[in-house]
Amino acid sequence: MEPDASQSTDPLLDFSGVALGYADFTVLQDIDLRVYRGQVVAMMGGSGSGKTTLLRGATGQITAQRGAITAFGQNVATVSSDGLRKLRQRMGVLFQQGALFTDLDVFENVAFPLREHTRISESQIVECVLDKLNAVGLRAAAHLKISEISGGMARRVALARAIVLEPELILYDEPFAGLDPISLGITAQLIRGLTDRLNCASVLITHDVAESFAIADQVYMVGQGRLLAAGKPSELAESSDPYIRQFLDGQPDGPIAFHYPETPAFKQWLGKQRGRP
Ligand SMILES: Nc1ncnc2c1ncn2[C@@H]1O[C@H](COP(=O)(O)OP(=O)(O)OP(=O)(O)O)[C@@H](O)[C@H]1O
Repeated sequence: MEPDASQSTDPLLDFSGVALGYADFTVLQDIDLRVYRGQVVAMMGGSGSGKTTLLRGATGQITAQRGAITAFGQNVATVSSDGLRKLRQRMGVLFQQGALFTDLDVFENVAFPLREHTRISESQIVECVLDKLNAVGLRAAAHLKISEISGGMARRVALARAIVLEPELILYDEPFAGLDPISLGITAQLIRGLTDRLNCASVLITHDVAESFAIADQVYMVGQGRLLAAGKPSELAESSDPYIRQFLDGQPDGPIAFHYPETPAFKQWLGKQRGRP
């Protein structure tokens, strides 16, 4: 899709001047980002940089400490609980451990959200589930038990389940983690293909530079408590910023600290452990 055409409409997800964190701890501040229909957007950053925290902000699991997060034009912090439930129905979230129900077969796992949230007929359920299983290449695995499928297949079943209600926005938490190089490429192309086919938007939280740069329209990079870079993959690839270079080139030495920073809470804990007040 042409990036300019996608941006002529309102964003599906919008963070404006957002700070996010837990209690009085701020993980990220001054976050401005926008996700449009038809786009694949990659949120990248080192371990502990706040990527999952961003995702929790988008789903309204945590509220912004400052600024505003809107999904489908509605502020997730002020919408009613019923409104938030409806917003979440328009989002598909694929968690890293896309926990499947082990007592149900592949078909029933994917059918589950349809049975929970719609009143469509049994024959429509069959067609809809087979269509989504087909999209992830597992139509002929519909009858298998969860114990009979591989880890990579289980992820694809979880993906089929996440898209069965045809969400407008799909949020993926580390979709490439632990995959072999072939599955990695297949998963990346699957995400791109589903985004185009469903004309939805996909947001990926990922460390994987090569795969996400290959399919993303827009990349946001977080670190040091803020947004470090935003742009097309080709723009970021040309950056000479030392943080971005260290991340993209996978260098062990550079501005990204390996050690989690010492906080007052840690020092207090350590003092207690060592028998000091
Ligand atoms: N529920 C929580 N309560 C308090 N602090 C939290 C909570 N969840 C995460 N954090 C802190 O927020 C910071 C960002 O964590 P987050 O999980 O968003 O990072 P991430 O970029 O997704 O990391 P990774 O790539 O390692 O999964 C970390 O310092 C973490 O300790």
